[in-house]
Amino acid sequence: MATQHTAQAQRPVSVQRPLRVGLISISDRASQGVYADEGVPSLRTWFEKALTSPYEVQERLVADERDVITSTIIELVDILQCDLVITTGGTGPARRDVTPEATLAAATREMPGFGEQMRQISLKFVPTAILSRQVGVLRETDDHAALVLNLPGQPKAIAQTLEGLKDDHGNVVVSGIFAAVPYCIDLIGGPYIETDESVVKPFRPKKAAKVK
Ligand SMILES: Nc1ncnc2c1ncn2[C@@H]1O[C@H](COP(=O)(O)OP(=O)(O)OP(=O)(O)O)[C@@H](O)[C@H]1O
Ligand SMILES: Nc1nc2c(c(=O)[nH]1)N[C@H]1C(S)=C(S)[C@@H](COP(=O)(O)O)O[C@H]1N2
Repeated sequence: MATQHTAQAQRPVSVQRPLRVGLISISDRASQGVYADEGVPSLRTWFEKALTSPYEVQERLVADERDVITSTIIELVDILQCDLVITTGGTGPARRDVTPEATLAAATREMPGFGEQMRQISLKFVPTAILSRQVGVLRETDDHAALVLNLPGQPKAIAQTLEGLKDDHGNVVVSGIFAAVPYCIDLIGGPYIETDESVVKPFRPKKAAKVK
């Protein structure tokens, strides 16, 4: 039988289930109860605002301990089968900031564009943006893959880096990294993500977008 070469046929085949998201707040003081964690709540609020397709969330709060961070990422990806894991905190130059190293220890491949773009976005907000060593990676097992992204610890950096910056007329000044996340998840075999485009508009090549 002849293969049908339609635009639809070229779209990566998405699994039909909710996206599984892992949120990890990495903070010595929040994990010890010195202050209330704002990392996971800020991430959760952002996802509630941005995603219109179904998703499930796993949340963790851990100290800045390299082995604990690595094993938490591995648990979320290998056991709980998260498609996307986002960390917040521990990306700076202080001795106890070890999130990038811990993330690389769980990685199978690096996605350098995410760290580069986040620092570009953050430079629009703070001159200290370049102090963040944040990375983006893939963790791939035999039958599953996840995108893992580090965000800075300042709770307001979460919306800034995911969403980017718009001017007073709503025009995009700098694209948030989340614009590239849905297509990345398509390509690694996860579910098709849809968003509220007034928050962040995903970019997919035409052949990869679902016809609405
Ligand atoms: N989970 C959090 N909840 C609330 N505020 C946070 C959190 N993580 C970081 N912050 C704030 O952002 C700042 C920079 O974050 P960073 O990850 O460098 O934390 P830190 O100074 O190493 O301290 P800690 O690990 O104890 O949070 C912190 O000093 C704190 O004001
Ligand atoms: N968008 C954004 N990026 C930011 C910041 C911020 O406030 N907003 N803080 C910077 C600072 S001061 C530091 S030290 C680094 C690392 O922060 P972290 O250790 O909290 O991850 O992120 C940088 N990136």
